[in-house]
Amino acid sequence: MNDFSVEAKGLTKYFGDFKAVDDVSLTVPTGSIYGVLGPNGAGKTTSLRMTLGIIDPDEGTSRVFGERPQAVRHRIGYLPEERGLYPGMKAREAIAFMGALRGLDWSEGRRRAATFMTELGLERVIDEKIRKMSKGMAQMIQLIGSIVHAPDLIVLDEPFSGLDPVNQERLEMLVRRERDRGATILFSTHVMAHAERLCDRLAIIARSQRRFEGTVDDARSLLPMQVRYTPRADADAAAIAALLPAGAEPRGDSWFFPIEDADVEPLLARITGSGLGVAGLSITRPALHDAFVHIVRQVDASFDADASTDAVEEALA
Ligand SMILES: Nc1ncnc2c1ncn2[C@@H]1O[C@H](COP(=O)(O)OP(=O)(O)OP(=O)(O)O)[C@@H](O)[C@H]1O
Repeated sequence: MNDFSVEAKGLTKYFGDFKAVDDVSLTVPTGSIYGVLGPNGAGKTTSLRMTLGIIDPDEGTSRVFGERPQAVRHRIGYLPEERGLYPGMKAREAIAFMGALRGLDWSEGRRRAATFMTELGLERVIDEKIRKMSKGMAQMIQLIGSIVHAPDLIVLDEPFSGLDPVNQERLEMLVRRERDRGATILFSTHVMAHAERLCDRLAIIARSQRRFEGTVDDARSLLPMQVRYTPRADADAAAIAALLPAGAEPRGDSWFFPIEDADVEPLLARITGSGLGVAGLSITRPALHDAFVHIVRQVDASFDADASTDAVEEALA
């Protein structure tokens, strides 16, 4: 068995003169949930489409299960960014139809559709026509349709967008369930909370390039932990400031500052020995959201710096 279901290397795509994707590689371990994160327009959809062989890269290659993606289409389930089902079809038929397009027997598709929908608590709309459904509900039906043939690789482009919190939770459950069945899941999102809960690994794409690859914890470790320390109410402010690192900010009755991992224990010892007391203390890793914003801002800043250098050079020319 191949350890990696997806091995896309050096994917590059131009639209006219614009390099929408620049040397992006995605290596997705078999049986994992893998997130492709990035701001709007970063190049996520284009990268996924090249990975699946839907559009050709200008440079780079993609292998799915060690083969050209077109050769293993029947083993892939794909929810594209553009949504759409036949409005006249009932939910159960729409799901069976999508399964049939991937070679699943129609009656088996109808049976699985009912099972999926019942398990997800959607049984009341099994025989409802798509045109009568809300957009979010139709999206859930399309999602089920894209995995009803039990694919080995599931690729979902922004699957959470447009879903209410209940359906978002259903989708998270579905993704975990499919992974537990043995499928590999690759999805794009800019909603960090889902990625944080679901992903075994993730890539962050910003301004056309991959800027990070690793686990959620790897990403969170890019930033120092954050301390919130509340001394005893009668503690002397000057003594507190002398105890804490420069840059510690007082807000209300607490002090806030970042701390490197190696400095945590010395800080605890200093606080204990200070006699300033502890009315509250928390030391927490920043969330994935913070790491994402940090990475994207750094990339944006380097672009802005380049742009201003260009402007100066142009002005001097
Ligand atoms: N067919 C196309 N022709 C021209 N430009 C395109 C085309 N498809 C995408 N682009 C541009 O390429 C860039 C990357 O688009 P892409 O859809 O891959 O980004 P994304 O990260 O998926 O964004 P979003 O989160 O907004 O869906 C964008 O600037 C987009 O406008």
